[in-house]
Amino acid sequence: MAVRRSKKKCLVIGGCGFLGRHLVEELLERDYTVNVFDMRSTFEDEMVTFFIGDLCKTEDLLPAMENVDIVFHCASPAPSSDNYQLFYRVNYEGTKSVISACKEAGVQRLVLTSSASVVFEGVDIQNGSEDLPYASHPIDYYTETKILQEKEVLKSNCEDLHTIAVRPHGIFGPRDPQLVPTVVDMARKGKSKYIIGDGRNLVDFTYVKNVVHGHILAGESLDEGSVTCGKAYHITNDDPIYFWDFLSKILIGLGYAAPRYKIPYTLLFYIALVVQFFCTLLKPLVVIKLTFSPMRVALAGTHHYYSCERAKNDFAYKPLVNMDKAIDLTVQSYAELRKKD
Ligand SMILES: NC(=O)C1=CN([C@@H]2O[C@H](COP(=O)(O)OP(=O)(O)OC[C@H]3O[C@@H](n4cnc5c(N)ncnc54)[C@H](O)[C@@H]3O)[C@@H](O)[C@H]2O)C=CC1
Ligand SMILES: CC(C)CCC[C@@H](C)[C@H]1CC[C@H]2C3=C(CC[C@]12C)[C@@]1(C)CCC(=O)C[C@@H]1CC3
Repeated sequence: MAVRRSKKKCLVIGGCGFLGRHLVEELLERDYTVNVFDMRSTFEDEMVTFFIGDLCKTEDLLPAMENVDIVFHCASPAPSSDNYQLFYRVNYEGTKSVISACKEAGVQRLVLTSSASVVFEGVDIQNGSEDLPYASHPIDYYTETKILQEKEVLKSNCEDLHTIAVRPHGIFGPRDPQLVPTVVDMARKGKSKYIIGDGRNLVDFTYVKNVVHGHILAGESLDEGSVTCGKAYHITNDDPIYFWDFLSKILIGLGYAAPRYKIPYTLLFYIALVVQFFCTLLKPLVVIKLTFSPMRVALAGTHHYYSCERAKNDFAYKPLVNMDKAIDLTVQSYAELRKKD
């Protein structure tokens, strides 16, 4: 008689990262058995089996996929990196390795962490649905390879492997290495006094626990014949907020002054483009990390918020933590970044 496993087993690729680790914690809470695959190790947990390797190598991935029911693929190089080769290798070629490894290991469900930015071209998006076309001029290499990656995962959906892409936007929460630390760094350097544009652009910022909840529901939805197979889903807080109100709440919560002085969006965007051009010319001599990259200026000065109706309808998604509570929990978790008197 075949032995029936009672607990579902999953693999989190990128499970040592910000989102991945929150996902691991929630999967354990919900009684899943969890494997983690990452190229680095950032925490220990006796309930988790860790595999260290490079996701671009199928042979590294296979041992981690043994008897796995659901693979969550949430690994990527940091969006702030400017290295096209790295993005292409990891996000595109690496994702193809993940797909072949899933097929070889007999995994039936694959959930990709994509990004709502795959449709963003630097111009306003208001309540955008998943039917918007992919950006024909993506704003950076990161986004360009997230598009290639998502297309590959969705087209590989078949009878043996059910796939889905979750598109979060602006993830924040405890242990995020990107959003809050960057904003505080700017404040400490005196660069957070300015508002780009009129300050009335609405944006989705999504609390990490809501993103995790969306991923788990997406994975659970992938039954044979489910409408969700081969589709992309926005996962947001379902509560767009003025970009500059969000940043101000984080800054004030941590004891810093809120931005006050308005700079015209278009002016700053073109300045950022020119500065980026000169940085590219100087790259062989010196590497300069831009605070106001054209991508960040575009994200800070335009509307970009998305509808999550499809996720609500198809797998009963609803955010678990509201915006005020999410900001509060985030601010409390960054005691070390609080302004010292
Ligand atoms: N942070 C955000 O606001 C958003 C993130 N996303 C997506 O969410 C996912 C997770 O992002 P974060 O947790 O913020 O990033 P993170 O940088 O904290 O985690 C990514 C993890 O991937 C691992 N990794 C990278 N290359 C690897 C390789 N070749 N082999 C094995 N592991 C590798 C890293 O070691 C890291 O632990 C990414 O796919 C990202 O594109 C999507 C929308 C918004
Ligand atoms: C120039 C400053 C005013 C902006 C500082 C805040 C930024 C660090 C963040 C604001 C929106 C964020 C964001 C991302 C990264 C961090 C921000 C630019 C992503 C690019 C991360 C990866 C994605 O898939 C999309 C995100 C959109 C929002």
